[in-house]
Amino acid sequence: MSEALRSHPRTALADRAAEADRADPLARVRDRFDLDDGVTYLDGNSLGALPRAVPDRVAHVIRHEWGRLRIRSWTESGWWTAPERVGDRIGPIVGAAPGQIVVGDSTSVNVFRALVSAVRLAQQDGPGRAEIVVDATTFPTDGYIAGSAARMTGCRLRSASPDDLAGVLGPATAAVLVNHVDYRTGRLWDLPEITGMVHAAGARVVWDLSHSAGALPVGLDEHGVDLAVGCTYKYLNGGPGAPSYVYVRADLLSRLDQPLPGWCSHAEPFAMESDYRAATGISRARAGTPEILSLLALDAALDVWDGVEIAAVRDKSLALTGFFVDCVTALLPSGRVTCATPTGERRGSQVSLRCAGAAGVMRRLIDRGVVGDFREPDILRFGFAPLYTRFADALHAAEVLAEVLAS
Ligand SMILES: Cc1ncc(COP(=O)(O)O)c(C=O)c1O
Ligand SMILES: Nc1c(O)cccc1C(=O)C[C@H](N)C(=O)O
Repeated sequence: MSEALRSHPRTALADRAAEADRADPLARVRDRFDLDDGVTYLDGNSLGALPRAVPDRVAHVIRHEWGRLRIRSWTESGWWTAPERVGDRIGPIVGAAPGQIVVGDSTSVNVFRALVSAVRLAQQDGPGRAEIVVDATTFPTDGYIAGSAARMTGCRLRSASPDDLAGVLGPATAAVLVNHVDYRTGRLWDLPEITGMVHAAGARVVWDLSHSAGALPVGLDEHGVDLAVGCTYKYLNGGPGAPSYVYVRADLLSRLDQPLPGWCSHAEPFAMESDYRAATGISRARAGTPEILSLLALDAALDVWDGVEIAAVRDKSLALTGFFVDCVTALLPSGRVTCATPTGERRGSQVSLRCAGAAGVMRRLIDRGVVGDFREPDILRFGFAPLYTRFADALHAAEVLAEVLAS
């Protein structure tokens, strides 16, 4: 933390925030969300804010589509094909052409589906593939599920930091599961490079995009990713428990042998055949009846992306997180926090500060209307959802944090 920054007067930071908010090309998008000005919400990386279009859309689905049309809605309201249709709306946000993303089930279930599918693909490719490698710092659900997927497929489970993959990958590797952005530190892993390394070892890669989709460009097609999953309640604002999605690269679809082949993934679900025949296309990654209410809430939430380019979102995200770090540097009592998030391009859209007594500090911040979250063991986590967070919010959060630490 440089002395030059530490000596910035508060007014200079306020001027910077005001100028950045004035010049922000995404400023108008904030109006698409239902936000209260008394709260500085920096937890959109855990639960995204409510888009204004959602309540009326959900009310219409309940009152009209369910209430009046009832079962006719499966066809007349497009319920049956909503998982693929909403998947295609997520496509441009993560760089996937249509027909490769389907929405349904939780992220945990899709991690299982994608990882077992990846192992089976690798084993179809050739013999000797008997290891799953999982990101050592992964969000716990991915690690737990990788353990079970390994037992089920007869693989060994290895855990490695994405930094150390070069020393771990080899002819025995079947599949590698990596989080694009680390939920705790906010570190962004190099998706093109890691995907290339996994492919060079003859294995398949599964990316968990939960903390990157909607915050930065992912480029799934461009970088030749095999499979990916992600949740939709963070930067995609789908709401609590909104269904997750799975991406399967188009050229792999005809070989996809997923472990949950329910009737909705059958070639002809309503033929009700006793033998399984997989659907062609991404419908093959479905399982059972879609979660229509939450799926259509997500559909409405995705309207906030109209006219928004993900590159502009990334530019604002980097500017916001960089500005917050500058504010923290200038305003906080010296030595009270250290930044666990890498600088610049190597970060996602959050800033994590290590701080003694972090749990209590976060409780006091929330009492004062600055909502971030605490993650074990000592992390204050602040998420900057670029569609609705202002530079003034970043400054205010740092000011309140400075007051809390001084008190
Ligand atoms: C990287 C990652 N994967 C998965 C999940 C969650 O999975 P699920 O939606 O099944 O709770 C989270 C957070 O909730 C996460 O951060
Ligand atoms: N997914 C969550 C949930 O359903 C309830 C409460 C919190 C969460 C989370 O944000 C967990 C998470 N993915 C994290 O980044 O810490």
